[in-house]
This record gives sequence, structure tokens and C-alpha cells, in this order.
Amino acid sequence: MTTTPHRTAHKIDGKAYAAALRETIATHVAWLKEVHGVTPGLAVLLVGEDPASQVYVRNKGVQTVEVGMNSYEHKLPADVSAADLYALIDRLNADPAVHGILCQFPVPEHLSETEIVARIDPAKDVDGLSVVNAGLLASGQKAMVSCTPLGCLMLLRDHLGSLSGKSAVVIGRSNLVGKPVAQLLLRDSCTVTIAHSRTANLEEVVRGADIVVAAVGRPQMVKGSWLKPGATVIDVGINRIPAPERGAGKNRLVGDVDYDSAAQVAGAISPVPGGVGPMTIACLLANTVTACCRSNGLAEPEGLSV
Ligand SMILES: Nc1nc(=O)c2c([nH]1)NC[C@@H]1CN(c3ccc(C(=O)N[C@@H](CCC(=O)O)C(=O)O)cc3)C=[N+]21
Repeated sequence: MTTTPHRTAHKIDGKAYAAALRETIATHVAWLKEVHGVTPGLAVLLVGEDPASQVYVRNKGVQTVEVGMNSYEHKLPADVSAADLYALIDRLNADPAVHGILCQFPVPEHLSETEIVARIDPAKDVDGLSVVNAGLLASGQKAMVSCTPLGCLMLLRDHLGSLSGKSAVVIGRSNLVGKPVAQLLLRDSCTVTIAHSRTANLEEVVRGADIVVAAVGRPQMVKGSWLKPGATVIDVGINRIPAPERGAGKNRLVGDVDYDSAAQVAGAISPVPGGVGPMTIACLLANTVTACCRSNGLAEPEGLSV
């Protein structure tokens, strides 16, 4: 009798890690309330009625309250003027009960994401998107780090321990994910390559990597045949593709990695859903606690930042 050689990668359970992180956060929030009389507060701005954004914002609000923090949701009409939006941000910047401010993207065409981010006090920029925070991170100083990159780093460190000396390829160069992930990997002494849609010989570049972070926004683009055997793969993609097998007009969520083929080659891989997505929201809460401690001159809890 012969057995077919078969191996399957370890599944990196972001959902479970995020749940544990929220427990830690809840403990710190309780301590902040009891010992210091402060409750961390997160303001989330939603412009317009994009259905996916509405779901994310609702999840953020529920989880914020679950860990004991205050949630302030501001829903604005799709045609809100920049002036009105900035006036709200100015009020939140000045409000001592608000420690974190996030404007859900994308916003309607007539508004500028860059200008919105620039309006938010860098100390309250829990998305880590401001030039101040990007610059602090790039120069190795204490920053607010974008939630998705923070979540990726926590999962990688949890799985691999030290990242020192490993070769890492980040596919994607966005300000929200690709660039800050690359900075964090570099800070942990990885040898980092940032690849993107114009990279020549992308497959070959990926095949050299011990760590692959896929954040390109192309459904199931990275195939198992591209990977170095045993590589650790973090899939940041959130793509909705048609799923007629679930019924007419139904969708399903897939990452930027072709999970089934990748799992035959990788040593470990984060799934979509249940990987980086839940970590993103947990890290938003973590950043809000961190921002609250910094603004009150309190020691920062360990385990909430990297
Ligand atoms: N200013 C801003 N900051 C953001 O961080 C931001 C944003 N705008 N706009 C949209 C993207 C997307 N994003 C996600 C958060 C959680 C999940 C998440 O929890 N996903 C679940 C599944 C959710 C589902 O089933 O739809 C999972 O992967 O398991 C996904 C995506 C944050 N974003």
C-alpha cells in the first residue's frame, strides 16, 4: 500500500489571537478606569452609506464597547462638505474624552483622504496614517502604527519568535499596509523587499522569501508554486468574489493568496477570513489604549504595541 505524500501548512489563527488580545485590552481598560479614572474613547467617522464600510464600522463600535471603552460613532451624509467634516475633526481633536479618531475609507470623491488624515491630531491618529506617524515609524521612533501592519507583525512574531535575518517580501506598496509592514519587518531585522504590480519576475522574488506578506488587492494571485517550501505567509487581502455555488448573486471572501495551493507548500499561512482582518480591529482598540496612556502620561501597557 502506498500513501500519497501530503503536507498542509499550519493555519495562523488570527481570530483566536485577536480574541486573546481583546481580553488583554479589556484588562488594561479596567485598570485605567479603576486606578486612573480614565476611559479610553474611540471616535469613528463614516461618510456616506457604503454597505461594507457600514458593517466594519458597526463591528468596530461593538468591539470597542465590549472591551469597556467608549465608542463615538459619527455618521455623515455622502455630500458632507469638507468644511463641516474638518469642523467635526477639530472638535474631536480638542475633546479630552476622545483618544483615537478614525475616518473610515474610502470617502466620496469630493473629499481628500490625505487632507482628512492631515487634519487629525497625530496623537489621536490610531490609523497611523499621518505623515508625522509615518515619519516617526520610518525613523525608528515611537509612532502610532497602522492597525493592519501591527496585526501582521504580532502574528509573525507569535508564530516565528525572532524575525531577525529572515528574508521578507511584501507585495503591495500602499501607505496603509505595504509601506508600514515593510518598516516594521526592517525594524525586526528582516531583509525586506517591497514588490508590487510592476515588479519583474514577481514569482521568483516571492520564491526567495521566508516571509511573504500579500497586500496587493488581487484575489488569489499568489499561488503555492510561487512559494519557498516552509515559508510563512500572511494574507492581508480582503476580496469579495462571486460564489454562485452558494446561490445566485452570492459572494464569498478570499485573500490575495490562493489558499489551497499555498497551504500545500507553505509552513504556515493566515486564512481569509479569520486571519489578519480580526487582528486589524483588535489593534485599533490596542492603539486607542496606547494613545490614551500616552496622552495621560501613563506607562504604556506591554503587548499592545510592537
Ligand atoms: N481608515 C480606515 N482604516 C482601516 O483600517 C480600514 C478602512 N479605513 N477601510 C476599510 C479597510 C478594511 N478593514 C478591515 C477590517 C476588518 C476586517 C475583518 O474583520 N474581516 C473579517 C471578515 C469580515 C467579513 O466577513 O466581511 C475577517 O477577515 O475574518 C476586514 C477589513 C479596515 N480598513
